Amino acid sequence: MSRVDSWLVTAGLSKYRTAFAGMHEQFFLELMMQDFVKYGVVDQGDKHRLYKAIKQARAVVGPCEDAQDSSSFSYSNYDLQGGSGSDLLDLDAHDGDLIEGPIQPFQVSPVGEAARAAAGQQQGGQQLSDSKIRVVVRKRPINKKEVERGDEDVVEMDMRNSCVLVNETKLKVDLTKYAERHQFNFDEALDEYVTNDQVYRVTVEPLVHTLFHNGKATCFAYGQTGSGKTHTMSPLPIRAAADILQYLVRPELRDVSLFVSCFEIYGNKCFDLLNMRKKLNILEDGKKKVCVVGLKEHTVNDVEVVKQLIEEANHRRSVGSTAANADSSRSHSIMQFALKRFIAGGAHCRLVGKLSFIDLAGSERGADTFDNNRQTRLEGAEINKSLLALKECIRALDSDARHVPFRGSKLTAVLRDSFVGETARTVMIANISPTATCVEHTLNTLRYADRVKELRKDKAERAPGGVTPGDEMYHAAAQRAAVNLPPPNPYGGGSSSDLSSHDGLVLQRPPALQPPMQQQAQYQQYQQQQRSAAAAPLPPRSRQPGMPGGVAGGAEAGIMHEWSSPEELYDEEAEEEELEHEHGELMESILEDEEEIIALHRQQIEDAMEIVRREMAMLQEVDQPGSSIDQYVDSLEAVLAQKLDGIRKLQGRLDRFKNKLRQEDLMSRTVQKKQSTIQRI
Ligand SMILES: Nc1ncnc2c1ncn2[C@@H]1O[C@H](COP(=O)(O)OP(=O)(O)OP(=O)(O)O)[C@@H](O)[C@H]1O
Repeated sequence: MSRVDSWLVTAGLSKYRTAFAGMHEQFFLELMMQDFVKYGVVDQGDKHRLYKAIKQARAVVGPCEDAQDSSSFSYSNYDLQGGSGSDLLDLDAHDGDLIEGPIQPFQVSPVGEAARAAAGQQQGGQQLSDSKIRVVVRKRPINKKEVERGDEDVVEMDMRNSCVLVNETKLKVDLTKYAERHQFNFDEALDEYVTNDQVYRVTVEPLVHTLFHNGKATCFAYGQTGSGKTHTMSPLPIRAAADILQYLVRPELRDVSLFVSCFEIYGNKCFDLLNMRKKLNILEDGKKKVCVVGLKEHTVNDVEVVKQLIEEANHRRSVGSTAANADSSRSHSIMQFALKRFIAGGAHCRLVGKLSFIDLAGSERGADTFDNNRQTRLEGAEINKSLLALKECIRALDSDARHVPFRGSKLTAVLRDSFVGETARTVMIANISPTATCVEHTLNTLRYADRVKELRKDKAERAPGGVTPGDEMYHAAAQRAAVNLPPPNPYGGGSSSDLSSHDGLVLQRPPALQPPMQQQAQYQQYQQQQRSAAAAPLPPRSRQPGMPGGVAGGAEAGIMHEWSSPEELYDEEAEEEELEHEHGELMESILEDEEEIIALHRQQIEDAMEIVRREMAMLQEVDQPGSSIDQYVDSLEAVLAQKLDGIRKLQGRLDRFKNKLRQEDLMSRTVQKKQSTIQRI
């Protein structure tokens, strides 16, 4: 009996001995899960048994003799589990920190410190308690086009107090304009003059330290399309790699190497951005850990290589976008740094630290759920689902909740490994655009970021830059002040078009910051206005400028509105809300069914292949002299019945799915109609 035979027998997989007959044991040991089907192993239980058998056999046999470079690490490295997940790469199995000293808590940034120093406020590198999450907001500069079309900069970043102020233009009942001011507090508010280097220092630099403490860290950029996510994220891995490689020069770390991988999640599919967009499978192993199967990892010894890999990944992302008739903002891109220590004389390696950089899909895409095109609607629903799941997971983690809903989406499922554990740290960068046109998306981004930090352990403890939790201005929901005039430029420099242009972007830091804004006075003014407004008749439902029936469009075009009663409006809105809710649930079940039906189809093909193999054997048998024709007839009948059964099952599932799609089509059109009726009211 060959060794392959005996491994199969021990694993209770004797029935596959013929399929693997004659296979060289080294080849057997290098098999990947996706190869199993080629050998007729289609049953999920058998797949797991085989996977385990190969793993155990590897432990006994050791590595391949020619394992030298990263590509030939195959089985000790990534083939079966990719960068995420299996127990071969189990961080929790690691025996200790790579460097000495306690894990560094997040620090108040040098950027914020400088601003506070300029304002004569207290300094001192205070720590942000033991929170595992840090929320940083970055505003991108207004660009030349926006300035040319007269779009206003409505976002003020108060770096000293780590707060963001958004001036939303609204209309009063008498159609005069006023600016509603929204204020949000975060760990850092970075204005348009902050460089990528400074962003690195307040976000990823502390995470690099975490990495060397058996840690897992994640940095992700959230925001609307064009708000600067890629601009912010692209340089971060380069800087991080430079720092990591400097650590790795230490003699005690000479058996540790840095591996880089990058993949994209588009809808519910996954593609390797550093391996010709090879489609990757996301599977659960026997321990219910999610694995990105077949993800290629690259060993990195030089920062230049990281630069090239980032370029390649960005290029692959955009190439894929064209092919799929989508754009980069419809996918999530995930770059992972894995620190691995070589053990057993360099024969195997074990994951000892992981740092993930995530450039999320444009947040506004999640709202494309009532689009005319079904594909866009489904993508929108998937993006919406993943962004909500991400927020829920982060909040659950930081509040040490027992249940973290990782299974809520593909994105969170593959990130599970990076988020769990005492040493996990996360930085969220919320990117925002400066202009009035984008104000709605900007507010959505800030609200999302606010929710992420809301349940954080240290929320009640922190008092950034003199704003204390007791202050009326502390919580965003309570922080609205209204003024009649357009807001003053916080830098006192007149309108934004006064600023000079550089490379299409208006970038020139004003000489000095103005004194703190008169928030309290504005808030009192706002309260006064609210009191007067309460006595006034009900205002029309506010619309985006330019929308049909919109206040701005309607008023400017001189259109008279026919006012509906508040009850009528309320009924319409309640009905619309109900429908949207139902539609959301239906979308959810369509997304689940889609995966199920594809899996069923795949299974059906695998079964069909198995049947063909059996039929071939039957034909061979029946051709033998003295074969039993009765046995042949019985077998053929059984085979045909199995084929029919498989087809019927798939057809039935397909019919139910088509019904749901039709229902969804109808429902999204009804919601669209309802929305336009409400707009007309
Ligand atoms: N802080 C900044 N300084 C200078 N330019 C910036 C900054 N942020 C963004 N930009 C520029 O704004 C444009 C849009 O940025 P970017 O492509 O990073 O947006 P995005 O959020 O990644 O968009 P998408 O989701 O569509 O991929 C780019 O030309 C980028 O160079």
